[in-house]
Amino acid sequence: MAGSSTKRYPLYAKDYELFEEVGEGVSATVYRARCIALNENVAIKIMDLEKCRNDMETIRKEVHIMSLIDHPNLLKAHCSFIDRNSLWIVMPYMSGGSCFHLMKSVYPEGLEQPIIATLLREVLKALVYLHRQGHIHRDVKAGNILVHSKGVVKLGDFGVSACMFDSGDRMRTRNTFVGTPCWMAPEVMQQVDGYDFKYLAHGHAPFSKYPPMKVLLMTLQHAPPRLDYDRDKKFSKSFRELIAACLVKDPKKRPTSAKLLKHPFFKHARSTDYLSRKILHGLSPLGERFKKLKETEAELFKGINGDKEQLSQHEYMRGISAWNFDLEDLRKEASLVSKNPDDEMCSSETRELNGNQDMPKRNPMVQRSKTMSLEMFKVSDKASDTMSRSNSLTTGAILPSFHRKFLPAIGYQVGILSDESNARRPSKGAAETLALEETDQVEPLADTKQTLTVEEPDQVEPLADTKQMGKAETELEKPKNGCTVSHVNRAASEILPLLQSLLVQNDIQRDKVIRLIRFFDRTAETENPISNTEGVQVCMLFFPHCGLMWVLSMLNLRA
Ligand SMILES: Nc1ncnc2c1ncn2[C@@H]1O[C@H](COP(=O)(O)OP(=O)(O)OP(=O)(O)O)[C@@H](O)[C@H]1O
Repeated sequence: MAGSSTKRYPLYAKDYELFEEVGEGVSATVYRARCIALNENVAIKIMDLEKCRNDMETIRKEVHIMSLIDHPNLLKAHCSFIDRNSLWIVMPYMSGGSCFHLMKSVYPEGLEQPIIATLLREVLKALVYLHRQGHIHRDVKAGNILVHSKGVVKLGDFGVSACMFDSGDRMRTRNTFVGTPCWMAPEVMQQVDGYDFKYLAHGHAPFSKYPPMKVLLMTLQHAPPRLDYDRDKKFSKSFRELIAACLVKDPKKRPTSAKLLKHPFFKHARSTDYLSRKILHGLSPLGERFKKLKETEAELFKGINGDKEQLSQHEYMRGISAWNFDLEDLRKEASLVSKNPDDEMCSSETRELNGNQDMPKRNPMVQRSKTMSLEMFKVSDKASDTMSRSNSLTTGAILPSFHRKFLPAIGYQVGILSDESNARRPSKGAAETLALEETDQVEPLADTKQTLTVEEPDQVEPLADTKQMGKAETELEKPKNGCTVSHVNRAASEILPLLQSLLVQNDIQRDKVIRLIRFFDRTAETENPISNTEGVQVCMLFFPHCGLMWVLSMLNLRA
């Protein structure tokens, strides 16, 4: 990548002196550093490419965007290069740190209105520019809003941004479920499942106390939050109005970034000097603040050790973007029931699932089904209605198959686990309907439940009495290649929710799930491929949603 200005930044690690750590994300660590040749303070984001969860294309895109953008409120990379297994991205050093860190370490009670207005005006300017260039950021949050000691505000982290005008393969990116769940707009979450603003947290992201999947599922059922608590009285009418406008659920009714900039609330905004005087003056160096924060966090979370749910919550509370799920992968996962798995691969993959030595002894996937609150997976009829309606509004024909297949699979599992009588009475539910609909398309899949149970006898919650289920399903069964619809449905109703919970616990199990998904994926053709028009439609939804992200960040700021 070429240098970002007339200055030429060297492209070798030896030309930089690395100092203390000043930030940490999911995929990278950020250091204060000095460019020796230019005698200039810089920040260097170092990504270990071997450990990095993002694929090369995502990383390449981040670097590419960081090199192309040219706006005072966007964090442009000076240069980037590979050093052994790591990617180094050299960028301006934002000595104030991120707003997230500022709030966590110095302003736990939140920031004053003129400061919020000033910060957000700067972020909006960046978004307006990005949108005009055809980009959508998709992860606007306090952790990605960086402040320089002089009060300059820059939006950073383009790891999950997308281009609004991509086509072909890259179009998929726009349908990728990326970002940080707490800051996501409903329509972004709806691509996968539900979303709900029950209440807004103050001083942390909405729902940050919940496990990520809960955040996703606590969706759609409630009216958008407002600033109408007693404690919010200190905020002006214009601020409340702005919040209300940004939190409208229908993205089409939400103002664009450009329109928001004209909102009367921004009369409260001041100069960036003001920011520097009011919030940065007298602060200890960023590295010190960061170190302290890390120590506090370590203290807070020292008991959680291997618990995946708590770990992911930990990531969550640290405000990092822990999830990068691919909608397309999930859709394919959901459509496995209806496709034609290859017998051989099927059994080998099932063997892998059950017998692979890599499989952790205490399989969290299995444990999870036992310990997870059922409420987490409950999606009320009303909610799923709303979801379907919203989906047809927002994503057109992209999602029906997902909802038809995936949500019912979850519902089926809930029924089985939550109600003993239900477990023995196969409901006239979605799984059956599905079986009826897709009888002639289904190919065999091994009885994974049985083998899972064998592997984890003391941990596995029996998912259902399959004999009973089988009885009622007999009429639906149409043997084909030695297997039946009910086999597949049973396997699917067990595997899909488990896969989903695995995904939620991310990281460690993620690779395994992806392997499974790929296997099923390989055996299935894609249904309803995303058309250009739909892609653009989805993409356009992200445009106003940046406004929402922005307001959520703002709520976090003031909390
Ligand atoms: N140029 C910079 N100057 C000072 N601090 C920075 C700079 N860039 C990033 N940071 C700090 O490092 C943190 C992590 O950086 P970044 O968000 O780019 O990493 P990431 O792995 O993409 O994280 P995530 O995916 O969680 O957003 C930021 O939240 C911020 O606090």
